[in-house]
Amino acid sequence: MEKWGSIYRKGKMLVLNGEEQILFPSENASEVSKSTSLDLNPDSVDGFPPLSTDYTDVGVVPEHEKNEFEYLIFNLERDIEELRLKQKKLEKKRKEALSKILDIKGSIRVFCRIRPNLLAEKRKVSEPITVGSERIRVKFGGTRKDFEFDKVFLQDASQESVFVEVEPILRSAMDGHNVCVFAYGQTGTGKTFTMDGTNEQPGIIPRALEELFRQASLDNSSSFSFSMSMLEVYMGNLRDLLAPRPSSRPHEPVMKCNLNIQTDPKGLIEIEGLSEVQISDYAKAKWWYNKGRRFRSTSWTNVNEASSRSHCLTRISIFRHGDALEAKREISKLWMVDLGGSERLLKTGAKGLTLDEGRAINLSLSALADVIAALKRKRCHVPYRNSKLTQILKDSLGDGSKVLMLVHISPSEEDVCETICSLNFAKRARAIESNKEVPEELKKQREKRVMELEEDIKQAEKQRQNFRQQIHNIELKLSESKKLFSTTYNHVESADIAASISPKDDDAKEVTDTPKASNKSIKRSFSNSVPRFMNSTVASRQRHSVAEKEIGVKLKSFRSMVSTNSIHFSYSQSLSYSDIRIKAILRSSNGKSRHAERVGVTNSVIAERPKCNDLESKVTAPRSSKMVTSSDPNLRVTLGRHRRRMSDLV
Ligand SMILES: Nc1ncnc2c1ncn2[C@@H]1O[C@H](COP(=O)(O)OP(=O)(O)OP(=O)(O)O)[C@@H](O)[C@H]1O
Repeated sequence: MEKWGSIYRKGKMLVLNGEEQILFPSENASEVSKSTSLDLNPDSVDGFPPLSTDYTDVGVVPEHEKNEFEYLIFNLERDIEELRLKQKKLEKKRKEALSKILDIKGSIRVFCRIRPNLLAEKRKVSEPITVGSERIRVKFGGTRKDFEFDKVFLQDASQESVFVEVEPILRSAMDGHNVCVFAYGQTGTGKTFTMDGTNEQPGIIPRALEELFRQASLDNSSSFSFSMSMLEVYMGNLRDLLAPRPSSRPHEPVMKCNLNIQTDPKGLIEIEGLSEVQISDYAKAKWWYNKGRRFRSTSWTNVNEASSRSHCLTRISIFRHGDALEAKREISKLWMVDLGGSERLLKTGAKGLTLDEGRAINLSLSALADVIAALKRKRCHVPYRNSKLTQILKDSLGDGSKVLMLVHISPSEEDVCETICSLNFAKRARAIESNKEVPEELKKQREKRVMELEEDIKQAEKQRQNFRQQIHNIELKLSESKKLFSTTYNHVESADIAASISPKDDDAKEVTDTPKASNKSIKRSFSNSVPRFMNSTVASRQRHSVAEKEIGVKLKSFRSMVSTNSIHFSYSQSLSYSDIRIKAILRSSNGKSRHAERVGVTNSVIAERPKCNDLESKVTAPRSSKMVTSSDPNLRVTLGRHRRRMSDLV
């Protein structure tokens, strides 16, 4: 079977033009899907049916005019579409699995992080806290109190290990859920360290920004864009941390406190006048984030040298653009909040303004605790309006949202009262009494289910990756085919015309003198009424047979090159078309020249030509009569000249 201009299936490979191969989309899919409880097998009925193109049956694509190419291009485009649909199904399954995990784990999750001992604390031996992986026991005044968490990070926990636990909730934000990540705790327990971190040990926010862009780059079923806003809630007012500053005082904070919190008819919250910057990549995001951070309100207290005196909120708006079929724009919000430190005002030594700041922080923290508790108990009334903080977060704390609270505590004996306060806050948010434990059996079942779902997610992602690669391969093939299509038609036809009218190359002209004008004029020009001097002479016939011999030799070597696969017959290595005469004789070979048939030419030159087999007729590029009237102005000019010449002769 000749392969040029053909497409057929060989095992799981798609063979194009004899040598090009595309991985068939079901490749590896069954291996991937076997172990998963999600039905991911692309050949299954419930999962994904095989591609609709049955290349086995196609065999050699019917050869008529451009259809070979058009058929191929059509099939490639359709296959890309099908793979995209399959990707979407997988994406949906992945989302569902993640959502189930978050449901099992709870839409409000609470972690606890214990700060390492500071230098001054290292001398003191007595520590009131004993820790398990999900449990903390605090000894206080002869009593013991136990608290349970979704996860406890010990003093030596790295920033990375904390972020690993935060990552799934970011994924959830990319999937369209509104998400809040809070750092809560007593002043000086490491909230800012966890959220911001340092240059050497970046915290959740810089890592999250990086991760969002990473995940967006991996997802080719939809495209993402992000914007960022930063504000702080200071003494009950909102301050825009990214507000443009006058060039004369670029480092001074701008007090833009007149920001209004608006609720639209759909219940979505918008903050009027808040700066929102587009962030196109991680570097830009980091730049804006550092800029906003600089303008936070901090001051010295007895407890912390640079104590945050406000709640600092970083909002990333995530815009998800579907493909052309599903062009809607989904928006979700990711809030990352470094809460002001809860504090015993006496202990911090706060006076005047600092005292007021501390009071304001405590009030709004208490309002936040009330809201979370009401949500947890599914109360009809949720007291969002009690503070600016909860008003802003209203649409990101309710139904469908995910909340992650990282409660920070100090390991020190001196802070034990604050530690218990913070842990009580966490308990309230988590709404699980430590003494009313979940039965061990149920716990195990949940863990097992979570593990299964995590495996499903992993498999779905693996398979999506596989599809992504296949789409990429087919897209390359498609673009090659399109180029080949356009190169072939433009090149062949223009070369054809050029060859046929070239006054210098008599031999070539004689062979390829297939008129491009209308049938009428052609018939006239080749009728018996042509002047005698147009008939071939003995000399011209001799010249012609020499030329044919030459072309025959070239054709033979061309055939052998094709059959030995030494030619990569792609648009970039189109050897055959580089020789106009070879192309021409192939085209008009076997006495089946379509032009000849079409125009009814009884040209003796054509009749004398050596016969070519099917291969040659396939190698012949598909043509279109349209090409004669090329849109290329140069061609039109030469064609016009050619017509004039012919008419002159008649
Ligand atoms: N896990 C940690 N590892 C190393 N150092 C830490 C850690 N947590 C906190 N610190 C250090 O403890 C000090 C206080 O931390 P940080 O400023 O983050 O506390 P905070 O809770 O944000 O305080 P405030 O509420 O007053 O702003 C900082 O010097 C910080 O570097």
